[in-house]
Amino acid sequence: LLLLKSLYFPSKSDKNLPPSPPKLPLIGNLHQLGSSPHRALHAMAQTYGPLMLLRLGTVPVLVASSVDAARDIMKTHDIIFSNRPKLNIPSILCYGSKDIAFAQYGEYWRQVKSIAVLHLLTNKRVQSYRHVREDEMALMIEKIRDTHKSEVNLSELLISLTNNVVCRVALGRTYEGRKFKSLLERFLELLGCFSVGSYVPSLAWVDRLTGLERRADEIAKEFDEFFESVIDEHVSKKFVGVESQDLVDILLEVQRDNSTGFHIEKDVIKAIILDVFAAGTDTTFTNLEWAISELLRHPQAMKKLQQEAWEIGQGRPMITEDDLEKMAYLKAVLKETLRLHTPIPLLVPRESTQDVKLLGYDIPSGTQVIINAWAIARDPSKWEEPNEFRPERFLNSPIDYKGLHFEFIPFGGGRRGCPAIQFAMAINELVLANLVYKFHFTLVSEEDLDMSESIGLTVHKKRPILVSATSCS
Ligand code: HEM
Repeated sequence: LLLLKSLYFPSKSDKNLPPSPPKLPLIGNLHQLGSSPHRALHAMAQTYGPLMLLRLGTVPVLVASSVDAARDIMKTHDIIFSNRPKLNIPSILCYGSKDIAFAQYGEYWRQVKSIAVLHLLTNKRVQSYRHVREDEMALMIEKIRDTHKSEVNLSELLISLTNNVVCRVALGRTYEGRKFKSLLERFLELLGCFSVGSYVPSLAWVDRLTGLERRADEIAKEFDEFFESVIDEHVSKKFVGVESQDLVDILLEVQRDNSTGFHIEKDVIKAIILDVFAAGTDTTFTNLEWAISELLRHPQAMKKLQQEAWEIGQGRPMITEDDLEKMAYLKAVLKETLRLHTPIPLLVPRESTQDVKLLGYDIPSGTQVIINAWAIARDPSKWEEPNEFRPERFLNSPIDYKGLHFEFIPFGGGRRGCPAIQFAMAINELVLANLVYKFHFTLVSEEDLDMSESIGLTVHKKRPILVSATSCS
């Protein structure tokens, strides 16, 4: 009866709420999300429109799927939508949400975000790690050469490169052992896991029963012990010159100087560094993996990019970061990839802190908000042939990913937008430019490249890219 009632007699409200698909008792619309929520929500938006009000378990969730809705949330009413919902697993994993990405909006978040923006991720700082990126790129080229045309697992090499760059920048050296790799993998997998307790508090015991909470506790403990030893090592180091400081050195310096007027406890340092790994490794590698996959499927685009690289490289051993500014097609390829394969398709959820009107609808305070950036980037009213891979659309176009063009928001926007766009794209541009400059890749299997997507917060390729590589003479 409850089922029939909720299907056919939805409760009336005097508020003008956005349209809602029928829901089931207890779980609401959870069952409709499937294994690919960005695609399922996109399909639902075709029926219910650019603003839908879902109920995931007991939580009201607003789903925005149009440019106007995204602009209203991230620009017009940015402050109202700058909170993050409290989610059980990120809270266990990230020191009770003391990191930047999951912290509640307020003074604490303002302080930690400004530490990241003013000390860790400035243009100057990103530039200072140029040698790390170039070193790791040279190493990757060597590894591919060493395979002597036999099968190369490009996905694995790209993961290893991004992890190494982030490790060296954040911690001062690489941790290539299986233990660290597995810890990071388990951490990222868990971060994208669905926790029943976050959406149906009365069923929180399910997360304990399935072992989800226990796994989160274990990983949090393992990371904590790891960071504890990394920080101890850094504290006992002799003087470090500004030019060779890693992110932990900088955070310890900010802590010592107390120049921000905000006391940074050790857990805060650990939580910020954890964010750099959580937000910075998977996302960055994902963009590269999809870019190469699309180029393998579009030989004309590959040829054009290689021509550009060869003209700029002029036979020198490597494309350097000074060359990248001139590589317009390279930038267009990466943008087009971010559009078609938005690494975090639903961005990071937000929460409203006041009643507000959005596109004429009433949105109550405390509503969780999902922005379907993936759907917006394929909106046929904004993009010509939206499902086609056509990097040319970004040549001579002002559209950029910095959060001002709401049809293209792979890094989000507004106050909660990603603070590390430059950090990520510095890696991706250098890596893609050099891969196509140095090698011809061909698929190992005759079949078309499998483009299926993985499940999780960051959506990467389900299967790795296997190619054979020959050096371009
Ligand atoms: C291609 C690579 C990347 C993509 C696509 C990406 C995407 C995003 C997105 C969608 C958000 C949420 C934005 C919003 O809510 O509006 C975000 C937030 C964040 N990203 Fe990135 N990111 C990338 C790389 C990085 C890297 C390399 C780092 C660190 C070094 C990083 C650190 C963060 C942090 C700390 C936040 C939280 C900001 C806040 O809540 O105030 N990201 N990122």
